[in-house]
Amino acid sequence: MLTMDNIVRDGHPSLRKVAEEVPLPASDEDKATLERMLEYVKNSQNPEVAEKYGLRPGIGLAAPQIDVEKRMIAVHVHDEKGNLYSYGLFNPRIISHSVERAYLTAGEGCLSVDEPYPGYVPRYARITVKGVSLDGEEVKLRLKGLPAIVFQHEIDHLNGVMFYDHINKEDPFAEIDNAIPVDR
Ligand SMILES: CC(C)(C)[C@H](NC(=O)Nc1cc(F)cc(F)c1)C(=O)N(CC(=O)NO)CC1CCCC1
Ligand SMILES: [Zn+2]
Repeated sequence: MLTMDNIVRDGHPSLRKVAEEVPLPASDEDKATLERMLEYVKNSQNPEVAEKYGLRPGIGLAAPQIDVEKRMIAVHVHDEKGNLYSYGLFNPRIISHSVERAYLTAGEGCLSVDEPYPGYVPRYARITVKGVSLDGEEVKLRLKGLPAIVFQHEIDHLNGVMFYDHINKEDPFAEIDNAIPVDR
């Protein structure tokens, strides 16, 4: 199983590279990697397991964070209505998005970043994501709220983009125009 020891930290070159498309149908190795990523995110949200293995509770993980430069992400997050979004996706891509933006009022962090970078991270408020699931099915997701933010954060990792790249350097908490605040 994956632990925090497998997660590379800020400064590691993998986090600044553009990850490669995964050849489909996925190889057994790529499937095993994506399954381990999804298992990490689930395990990390289980208090007993997280405590036992020192896992930082995560709601998403991208393959470059475990030093695998391939376009794979795992997300396990509930939206504000309590609906669960649990996906391992190969080659996820945003095929459309709202003009309106959104941001987490608490700001963002990252499993690969140990120090805080305070500030609002502007994201699209609504996105449509396409990708291929672990069982080889084409998946099309229409997302808003926290799930939309997580998918954008993870897809950024596939393009070597870190959340703090988006923060206003002059005024980290400057109001973002045409944006809705998303509370934790
Ligand atoms: C880095 C960490 C703080 C652990 C972050 N968790 C998180 O934001 N939890 C959370 C947020 C809420 F809004 C409501 C709630 F119930 C729990 C996280 O897992 N990630 C995943 C990551 O680093 N992926 O690469 C960072 C998040 C920042 C915005 C989306 C993902
Ligand atoms: Zn991250």
